[in-house]
Amino acid sequence: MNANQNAYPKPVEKYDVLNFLGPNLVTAHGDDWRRQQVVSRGVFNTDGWNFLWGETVRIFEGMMKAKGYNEMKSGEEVKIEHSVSMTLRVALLAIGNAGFGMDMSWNDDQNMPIPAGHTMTFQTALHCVAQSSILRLAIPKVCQVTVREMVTAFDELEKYIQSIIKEKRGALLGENAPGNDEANAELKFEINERQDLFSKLVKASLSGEVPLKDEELQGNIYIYLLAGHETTAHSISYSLALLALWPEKQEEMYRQIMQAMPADGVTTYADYKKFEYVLAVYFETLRIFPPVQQIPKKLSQDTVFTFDKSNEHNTARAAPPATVPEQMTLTVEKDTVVFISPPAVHYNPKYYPDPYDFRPERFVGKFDRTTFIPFSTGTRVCIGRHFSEVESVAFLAYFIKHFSVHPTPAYEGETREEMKKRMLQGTPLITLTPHSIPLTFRRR
Ligand code: HEM
Repeated sequence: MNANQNAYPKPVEKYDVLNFLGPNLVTAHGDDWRRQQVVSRGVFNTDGWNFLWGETVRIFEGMMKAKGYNEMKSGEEVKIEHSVSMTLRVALLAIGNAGFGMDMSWNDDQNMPIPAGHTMTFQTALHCVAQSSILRLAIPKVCQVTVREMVTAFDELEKYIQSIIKEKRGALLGENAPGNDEANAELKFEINERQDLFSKLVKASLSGEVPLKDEELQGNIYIYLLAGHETTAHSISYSLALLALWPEKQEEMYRQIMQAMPADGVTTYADYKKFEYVLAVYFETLRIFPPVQQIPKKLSQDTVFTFDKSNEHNTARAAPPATVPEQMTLTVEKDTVVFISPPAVHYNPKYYPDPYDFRPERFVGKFDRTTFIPFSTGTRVCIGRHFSEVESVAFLAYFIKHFSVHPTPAYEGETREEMKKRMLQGTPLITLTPHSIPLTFRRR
């Protein structure tokens, strides 16, 4: 599949439901997709990574000033019931600030003033929409907001997005602040300098060559929230769970973080590559828990699949039948929808020996990228891949620098094997969702 992308197009009709705030990169195909892709590629760039890194560190620092964390002395502990409650907040703030260009911090709460013309703050709307998008996609009982709140949140977010587009575009075109050229120039400068995805999307769409329609701007900024928020939050949570269950890997990670971290603890995206082991931990997490478990593709022609006998000894399965032929073939008709299965590749011992073991070292130095596919592969590969990597590496590096992470036993005497079984459970909803990861953080 890596070699021949045209033979396996994306069945975009399966994603129609994601169009409700406007057409976007996930749902588009053909020339529409190419146009949106050109704009999007310009948006995900190094200036943005710098900004995202800084924002993620700022979010972590905000958390450290928050109740529960602010006065912790070395050796003191804080327990959380489910690490996702923390990591979802991190991911929401990261996409809110580095994605939407807001200025939200850990301590912002529901008491913030609601702007005129709205019935919810931007943060509440973003939070409800992020939480309830799955419900909106017709999978029941997974959000904690009422249906009325959810509908309001979607309307509100749409209103906010529309007014932000108007404001950013107005500033770029010099339409704001009529009669006040100085203020106008300042606003224009500020928007031009902003490195959040939304500002860059508006700017790129105004550049003329490949304009985006308003509804596409709206659809794309929403899709960043939906595609990038939960996937990353769940993955950071699984990373913390794995580090808690494999303390020797956590110690190695801590050692390497301290080596990479400048003495004053101040880092920028320029330091990203120094945190190679942190990225390796994140990649190994994505190998074990790929958030998207099945990636649909369509066959553009009748296709013969060949299965190699060397796949027979998957340790997850019962012993293979004694008479497996050297090669088996299967002919599948044109237009059939088939699925790329990241878990099937990631758990194949041919590519990853002892696939159930957590070994970040697999991703230190050179590794085979064709068998590492949490972000898919080919032309429709995830455009937000590096966004997720930068956010996760920055957060995990700072978190593990300040805390050691431990499993919270469910009962006295619970063994490591029992904890593994309990903590690493997940359900593949739209993305793989951890059941419950209770953790204890000890201040270093
Ligand atoms: C752990 C984090 C993430 C994982 C595992 C992930 C995984 C994926 C996968 C499997 C696809 C489908 C590709 C295909 O159809 O072949 C995809 C597409 C996409 N992702 Fe991600 N993603 C992540 C984070 C993000 C982030 C942070 C953003 C945006 C800020 C994002 C935006 C997108 C978009 C726009 C597409 C559609 C690309 C296209 O069809 O051209 N993703 N992602």
